[in-house]
Amino acid sequence: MQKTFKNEKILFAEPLFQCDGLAGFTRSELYENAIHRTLRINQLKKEHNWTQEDFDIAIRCLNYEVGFVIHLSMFIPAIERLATDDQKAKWLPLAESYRILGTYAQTELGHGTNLMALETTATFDPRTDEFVLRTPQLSSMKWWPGSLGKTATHAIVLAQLIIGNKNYGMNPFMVQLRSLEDHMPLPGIIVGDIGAKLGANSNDNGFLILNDVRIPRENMLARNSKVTKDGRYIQTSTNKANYATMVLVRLSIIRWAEDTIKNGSLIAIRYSAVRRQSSLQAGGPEMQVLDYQTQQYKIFPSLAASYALFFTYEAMMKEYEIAYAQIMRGNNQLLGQIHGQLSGLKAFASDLVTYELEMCRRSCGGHGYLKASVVGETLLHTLPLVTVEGDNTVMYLQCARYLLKQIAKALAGQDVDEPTSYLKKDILSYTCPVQKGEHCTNPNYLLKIYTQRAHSAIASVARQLQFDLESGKDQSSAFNNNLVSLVQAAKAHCQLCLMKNFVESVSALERTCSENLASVLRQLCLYFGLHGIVTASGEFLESEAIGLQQLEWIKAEELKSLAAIRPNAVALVDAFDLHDQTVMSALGRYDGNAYQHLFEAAKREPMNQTQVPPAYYKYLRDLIKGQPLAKL
Ligand SMILES: CCCCCCCCCCCCCCCCCCC/C=C/C(=O)SCCNC(=O)CCNC(=O)[C@H](O)C(C)(C)COP(=O)(O)OP(=O)(O)OC[C@H]1O[C@@H](n2cnc3c(N)ncnc32)[C@H](O)[C@@H]1OP(=O)(O)O
Ligand SMILES: Cc1cc2nc3c(=O)[nH]c(=O)nc-3n(C[C@H](O)[C@H](O)[C@H](O)COP(=O)(O)OP(=O)(O)OC[C@H]3O[C@@H](n4cnc5c(N)ncnc54)[C@H](O)[C@@H]3O)c2cc1C
Repeated sequence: MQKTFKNEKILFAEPLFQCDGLAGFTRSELYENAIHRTLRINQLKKEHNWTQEDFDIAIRCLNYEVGFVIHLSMFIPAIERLATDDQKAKWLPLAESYRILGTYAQTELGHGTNLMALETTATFDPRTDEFVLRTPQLSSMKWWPGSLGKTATHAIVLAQLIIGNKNYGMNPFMVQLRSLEDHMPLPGIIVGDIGAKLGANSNDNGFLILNDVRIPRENMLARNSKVTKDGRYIQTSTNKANYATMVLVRLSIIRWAEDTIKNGSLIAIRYSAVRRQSSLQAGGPEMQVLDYQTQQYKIFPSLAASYALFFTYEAMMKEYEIAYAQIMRGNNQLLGQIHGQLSGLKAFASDLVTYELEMCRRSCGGHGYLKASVVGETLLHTLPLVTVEGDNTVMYLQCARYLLKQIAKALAGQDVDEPTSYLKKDILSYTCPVQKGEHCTNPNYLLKIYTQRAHSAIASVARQLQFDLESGKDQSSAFNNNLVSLVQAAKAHCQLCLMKNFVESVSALERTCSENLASVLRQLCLYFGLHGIVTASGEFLESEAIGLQQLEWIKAEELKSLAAIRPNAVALVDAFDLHDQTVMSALGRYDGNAYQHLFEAAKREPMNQTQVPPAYYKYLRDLIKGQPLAKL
């Protein structure tokens, strides 16, 4: 599942990467530890001639608990995508050698989603051939960018370009924030950390106020548009190309989601295999909780999601690379498709894993509430994914907007993109594919059900929008009246994509892997499909892709699938090939000694380093001895 990291032994031989001790770290300690780790991984990369992929896998092995995440995942990719060749030649070597440390400063205190309303301005001054950057009011200050608080020496600042009295929209500008001599903020720059978060506290997300900061004209990243010395704005590509960095990170978030749900399902399944509690026969031996049907019902969805997201990431990475190669050659034909697909899938993947991670945590009982179980920490660390790189609702709506355009093309007899080719079918020509119970044991039949449900959801909201418009509603009212259905249609399309990628990937693997493995993967794929229908049965019934009889068969088959997966559940998470130090959980260790590791973790608890707590001498001693307490 995860390309086995041949360098694991090297990485985890160093105490710096042994994660047991992170509990109890202060924010400053977490921050320093994260920086130390990334720079040490960089040294290991040089010492052992690791590839960039090895470097990325090392960071994933550490669950992204490293420094410079935005520098690596946004600042550098943004230069690659938004800068001219000359600008790349200047800035990339500095960024790649960490001579400058960057962030991607787009979101403001007052706006994150609505990029058109960003308030930061970059006003061209032809007298000095400079841009003057300004955050005009409190709500304009940049707020959230990672590494902005204490680390970044430079930021790619997204600002409204003003020439004369005209606003040319959001454009990217390279702005130096701190001195490269003493790291002090430069004149006009007010910068700092925005404070503690629910998780990911090693990251110094920051704020930035720009008070008439002047930068040379050449600091506008000018691949897609530029300003001439005499103040003319020349657009060389669609201004949406300036959004390209976000598309890449949305793809990376799908992989981040895959990595975290693998951790969660591994912990839950391994712990459920060793935890014995109660029994179904009076006086009988206590059962492995993994044998309870309800426990399987709680945690096998995370197992199936791990594989579904793995296959979807692989498929989307190929789709992205094709689109990106064309875009970098100036051909934006696939820009809309890749944006629509990745907006929706980033949202669906992050929604899916945050839900299933909580189910994994709950399945561990009381111990799931301990930091040492790590499932809760993983959830806290994953929660931002439903917001970063675009709030999920907004991302679903972008996907829905793409789907509406595609179905309009289909209905007009025009070509549509491959991911939406199913929309070419006549919506009235669908017949329920599952005519007998045994059809529910074939993922290909289920795929037809998902296809019909997605097509029905998109066609239905398109019709409703058309009806509202023809009834006299203006565009924005018609849209706002149908946002819930638009999100539902986008989710239906995304769930179809996951199922399609799962079915096609298993089908491709069958041609090369053993029948035993093929059978296990087919079973998991089948379960993923069955469970998805059961959990959204209302929508599937509404689409007429299934009736009550089919739903009855599907529910029965889903429960049978649980029992079929049970014998291979532990092997399926072992197949993730995750090092104990990656999983970090006392409940999910490969040796299965959960209780011993829990106790070891408790003994490392800082409070246990002394037998008698300081509070005893301040408060408890007099209390226990019945002596009057001094005034508190
Ligand atoms: C990457 C690997 C590196 C490896 C290095 C080592 C490893 C390092 C660490 C591991 C990597 C981890 C990776 C994950 C890191 C995650 C960190 C995240 C930190 C967070 C960062 C951020 O949050 S950055 C800020 C993100 N902000 C947003 O996403 C804002 C959301 N809002 C918008 O995008 C837009 O406002 C909008 C899309 C909602 C609206 O756009 P607009 O206002 O322009 O109006 P329209 O809706 O009318 O759109 C017009 C038109 O444009 C098209 N369009 C919109 N967006 C895009 C796009 N992104 N791309 C292409 N086209 C786009 C839209 O479809 C419309 O087209 P029409 O043809 O007109 O219909
Ligand atoms: C951990 C973390 C790291 C981040 N790192 C960075 C970074 O490095 N660089 C950066 O620039 N930004 C960063 N961000 C900011 C992030 O990109 C924004 O928070 C995100 O884009 C959401 O925007 P918002 O916060 O303005 O939410 P809002 O858009 O204000 O969302 C509030 C509510 O309004 C709803 N809503 C908003 N618009 C619409 C609409 N059109 N239709 C329907 N509903 C709508 C949303 O669904 C949501 O429920 C980070 C955020 C977090 C949490």
